[in-house]
Amino acid sequence: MASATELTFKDVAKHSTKSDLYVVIDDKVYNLSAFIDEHPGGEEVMMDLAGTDATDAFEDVGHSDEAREIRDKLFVADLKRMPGDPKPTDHHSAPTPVETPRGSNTALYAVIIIGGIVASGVYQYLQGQQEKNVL
Ligand code: HEM
Repeated sequence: MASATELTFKDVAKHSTKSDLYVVIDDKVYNLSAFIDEHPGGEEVMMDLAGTDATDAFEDVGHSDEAREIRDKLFVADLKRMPGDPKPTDHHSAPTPVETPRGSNTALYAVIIIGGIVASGVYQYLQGQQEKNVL
């Protein structure tokens, strides 16, 4: 049995009605019942997530600091993840940089530079030939 300050996903799932509405955000459990009628985003979005992990939805909206302060006041308990529960989504770490294929870029620049040198060499050679022909 989970202690008073720790709830499992199974416990949270039991609170999925408008007057008893828990969600999980960042591994913390919040009771949204008192706020649902005032939510600027409407009650439907909250009802859809009742009793589940709302972290992605909450973060995707880009809630303000004020929204986060309201959320913190609705804190009920920490989430206790059990084996088999989905892994937490981490919204705090910097996004993974998109890997650029450096190797192929360098090769491309090399081809352009070498191509340019060869072309200018050929041009100068031809100019020389032309001058010879004129003389
Ligand atoms: C602890 C839970 C939540 C709190 C305290 C909260 C609070 C707020 C607040 C204060 C706003 C006004 C804009 C802002 O200050 O960012 C807002 C907007 C909004 N919220 Fe939430 N929210 C919560 C959860 C959610 C969830 C789970 C969703 C699901 C998608 C959601 C969807 C939205 C949307 C769509 C808006 C934009 C409304 C608009 O600008 O028309 N919110 N929320």
